[in-house]
Amino acid sequence: MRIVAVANQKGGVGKTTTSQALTAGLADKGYKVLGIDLDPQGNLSSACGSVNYNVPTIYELMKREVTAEETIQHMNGGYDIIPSNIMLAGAEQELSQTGKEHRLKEAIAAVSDNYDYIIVDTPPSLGVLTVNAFTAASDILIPTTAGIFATTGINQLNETVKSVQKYCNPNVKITGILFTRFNPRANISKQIKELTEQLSQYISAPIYKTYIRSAVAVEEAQANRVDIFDYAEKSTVSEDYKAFIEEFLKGEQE
Ligand SMILES: Nc1ncnc2c1ncn2[C@@H]1O[C@H](COP(=O)(O)OP(=O)(O)OP(=O)(O)O)[C@@H](O)[C@H]1O
Repeated sequence: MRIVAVANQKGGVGKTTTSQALTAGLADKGYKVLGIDLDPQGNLSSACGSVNYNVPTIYELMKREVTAEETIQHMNGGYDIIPSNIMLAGAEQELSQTGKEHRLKEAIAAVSDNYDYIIVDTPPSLGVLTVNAFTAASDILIPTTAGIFATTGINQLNETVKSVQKYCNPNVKITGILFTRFNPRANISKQIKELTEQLSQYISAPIYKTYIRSAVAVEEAQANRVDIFDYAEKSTVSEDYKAFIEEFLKGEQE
């Protein structure tokens, strides 16, 4: 069983899109998958379609008001989801007691053996929610776009990972960096080379060979509340995410 935290404190780099593709794509391959929306914005929950918001969410679970079973919802795509709640935005203040970093890990302990993969979508910050995801995780997957602003932040992200390894979870590791939202008309190999060089100044982590191209199908799929494979199986983005999942499963990243 692997618990994968999809993280980058920069917004809009494809965390939710990657979390959903990984959750749906691994389920399509027959794995038992749970997606956890740990982002108060709730984009993963809404992108998954038929989520019921009248039942307890990750917020009540993090506050120890309910059990994990009470928050899990079965989706049409053959995977499970624990949806988010905007109330989670107050978690930073509300989870102030000792051990607050371990809330998610404790909360899902009773159900984690029911799954092959648990995918955690995190908010665009390095606050208590992301630290909870890192504390529960076996793997951290970092999606990033091109551009110096995207790469400089990775240094800070790396420092947070090191701190979690030291104080909360010695076993967690950065499983890889995934380049997303590439303009398919640009010279991609040149961009990849530049991005890899920029990143190497800040972090020594594996980089996936597969990169995800940009395509309107992503926003259309999210607006239609279906995953990218169901919305446009033959699109470039579906192909890219399928190739990424193969690479992820083989653990062949460099
Ligand atoms: N490969 C892609 N091609 C085109 N659009 C994309 C792609 N990946 C993501 N997007 C779009 O970019 C926006 C941001 O993506 P996403 O929500 O996945 O990022 P995020 O890192 O989770 O954002 P946030 O930090 O706000 O949670 C969304 O509107 C999404 O539809």
